[in-house]
Amino acid sequence: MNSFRVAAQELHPNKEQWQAYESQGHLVVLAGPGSGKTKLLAVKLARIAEEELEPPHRIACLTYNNECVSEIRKRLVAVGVRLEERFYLGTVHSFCLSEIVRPFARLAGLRLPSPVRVAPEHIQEKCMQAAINRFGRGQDVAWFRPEIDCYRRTHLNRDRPDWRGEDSSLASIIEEYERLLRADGFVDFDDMVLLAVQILEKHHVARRAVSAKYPTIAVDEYQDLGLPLHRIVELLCFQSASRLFAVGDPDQSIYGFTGARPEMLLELSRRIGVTPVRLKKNYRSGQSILAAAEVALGESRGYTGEKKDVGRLEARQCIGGIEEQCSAAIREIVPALMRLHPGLRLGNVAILYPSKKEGEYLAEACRASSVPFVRNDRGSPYSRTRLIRWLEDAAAWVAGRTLMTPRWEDLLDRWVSLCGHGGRLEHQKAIALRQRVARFLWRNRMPGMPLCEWIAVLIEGFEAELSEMKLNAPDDVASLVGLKELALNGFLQGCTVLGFAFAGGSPDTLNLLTLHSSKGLEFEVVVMVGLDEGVIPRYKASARGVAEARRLFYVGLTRAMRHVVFVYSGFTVDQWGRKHRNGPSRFVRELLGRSLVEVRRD
Ligand SMILES: Nc1ncnc2c1ncn2[C@@H]1O[C@H](COP(=O)(O)OP(=O)(O)OP(=O)(O)O)[C@@H](O)[C@H]1O
Repeated sequence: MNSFRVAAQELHPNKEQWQAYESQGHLVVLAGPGSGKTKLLAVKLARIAEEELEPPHRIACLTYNNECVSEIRKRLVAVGVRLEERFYLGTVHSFCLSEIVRPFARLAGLRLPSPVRVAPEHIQEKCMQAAINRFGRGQDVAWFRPEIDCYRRTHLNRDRPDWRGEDSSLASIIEEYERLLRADGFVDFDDMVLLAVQILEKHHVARRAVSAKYPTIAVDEYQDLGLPLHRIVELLCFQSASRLFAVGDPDQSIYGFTGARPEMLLELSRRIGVTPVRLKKNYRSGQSILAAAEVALGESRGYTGEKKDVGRLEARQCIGGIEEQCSAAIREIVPALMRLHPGLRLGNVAILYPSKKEGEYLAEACRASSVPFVRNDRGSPYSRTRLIRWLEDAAAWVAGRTLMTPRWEDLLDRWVSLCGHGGRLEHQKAIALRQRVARFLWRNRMPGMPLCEWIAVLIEGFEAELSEMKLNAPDDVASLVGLKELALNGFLQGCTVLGFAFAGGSPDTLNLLTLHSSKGLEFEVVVMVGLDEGVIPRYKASARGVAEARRLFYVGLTRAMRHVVFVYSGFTVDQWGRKHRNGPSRFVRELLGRSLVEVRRD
């Protein structure tokens, strides 16, 4: 039997999951953490691919970032999908660039640089700083940029009076920024989506062509995707012929600062012609964790737990401050958890934290105690782009680690997809590329080979593809070059391919992640550090900021299956070294007040 049919049998006892699985037409699944949204998405898309799709039609499966793409990829591959044949799986940005902007920009009369190149981060910053200086308020890019980005993403129609009316100086800075970027021959990430909206709005031919190619458009984590994507969905699914399958949870909306609004998913679910499905069962967490999650959210959602396990929550105060919290997490808390849960492996433990600063302390503590770890935050020494994730998996294949070895076919497919930027390469070209990468992997199947040499051979063998990739995904290529440098002269000096095989995580590698990047994942045990008032929520946060911080705390807590440990100091220290004794985060205090958590002190 096809593996998706086996997985579908698991959905059968759950009435709502089954209804969604069997539904025809537009479908919006609204559901809480651990309710099986991603599982349902994978199984249903596998079914559509198998039973309904006629080549050359494809399914677009879009989501917010590369973390989520990687999670969905794993799930789809697990139910037997051959992705590259029938799917576009990627971020909304890459879909917009390769499937809408590139093919239709000329038809739409957009005057874009040719070829369309995506600006690397430093070029964006340079142009943004120049625009701010010209019209500006004297601010630094890092400080001002979130406000600019948010304005740009939430004012889609620049012909309307509110484009200038609401904040004319922001509008001028954005226009100047875009002019400078184009003059240098670039577009940026927001451009990809904004230009795609423009094209689809004004040109029904483009709408129809995209819909014809993608009769099904699936969107995961819809609540985080913002107004431009919402508009694209409206245009392709309600003003053209694509069928929508959206899943999300407004309670897990944690990217409000980028312009995302949880209301859009609710609005979508109420549209005529859309079947809304609410999933009520939680398959992930023990009962007490579920009860705490409801208190943390401050709303009763009526989710019922399917797990018999009670679950356990503890709070621990470390009076020495954030560095001590991080070192206690590694030296004491994690070892104690491993003793408490026989059979638990480090790969099933996650330490979650608010920002990269804590990631730094935790990584240091891991190194000091020789604990293997994988770190996912913006402060990681190299960024885990799609290309680097592929490299980690390729290294795992070379090293022959049975448990983590990715499927051979999937490895080849992903390389083709990376080189084809998610779109479909011409058949012969794709076959040739698969053969070349297969040859590269077999010829260099040497676990003891120095990582820098292995990367150098890859770069040399795929020079043309990588220089093409630079146009579309410059940060991917930069991450590869950066990694080679680290392997040559940096902290990965002397690292072999075998050593690197563990870099992406393994059953025996501790997971260090920001709360944001933990979204969509699950672990047996979760330790949350940095839970002090003033950090989460931030000092002087607005009402909206507090609500978003509450959802972030909720996301972290609901990653756990069996055991959660909250760690705090009860004070924070500001940049001038002053101590602020504001106690633990109000979200922890609320749980302590309801006696849902066992308390431990240093
Ligand atoms: N019908 C089912 N029977 C048994 N297990 C299920 C079922 N549906 C989902 N699960 C399991 O529940 C867990 C959570 O599922 P999944 O990750 O798909 O939830 P989710 O709704 O996407 O969660 P989140 O929003 O927190 O990311 C997974 O381990 C999954 O295998």
